[in-house]
Amino acid sequence: MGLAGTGPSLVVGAAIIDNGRLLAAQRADPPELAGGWEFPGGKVEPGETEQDALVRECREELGVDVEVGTRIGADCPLHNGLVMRVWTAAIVHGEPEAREHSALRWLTEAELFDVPWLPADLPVVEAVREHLKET
Ligand SMILES: Nc1nc2c([nH]c(=O)n2[C@H]2C[C@H](O)[C@@H](COP(=O)(O)OP(=O)(O)OP(=O)(O)O)O2)c(=O)[nH]1
Repeated sequence: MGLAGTGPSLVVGAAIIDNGRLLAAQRADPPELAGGWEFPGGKVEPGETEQDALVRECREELGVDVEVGTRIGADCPLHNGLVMRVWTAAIVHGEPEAREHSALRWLTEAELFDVPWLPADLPVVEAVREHLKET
């Protein structure tokens, strides 16, 4: 939770897009979220910008360097007082590997809803679909 007056804590997610496909990652934990698919990312730490947090999380979770693009979709209120904000991102170095997730998948526009996304993510995945159609 954020400190009083600073608003809800922010979770940032990376919509990593490459060659018309979106990278989806399957959560390994906690048990109530395990198996659900998400955008790689995590909580913004004190002193970090959202972009810093995305670059750090993509290194930690996937072992890749990303360049952060633009905001995509609306902020998503999460169950636990957190708010999630997703940004587009492009890999500038490395091949993603599942260091903290159970699995990774590159989804084409037609495959975007083939995985069980965490429920809060669905409106953002829809926004990614619109974005992929335009590219
Ligand atoms: N990273 C990420 N988290 C999501 C998504 N959708 C969604 O509901 N969440 C929730 C799951 C968690 O409750 C929270 C993010 O927590 P996290 O565990 O990824 O964050 P973190 O890496 O900073 O973890 P920690 O240090 O607190 O353990 O947001 C999503 O697409 N990506």
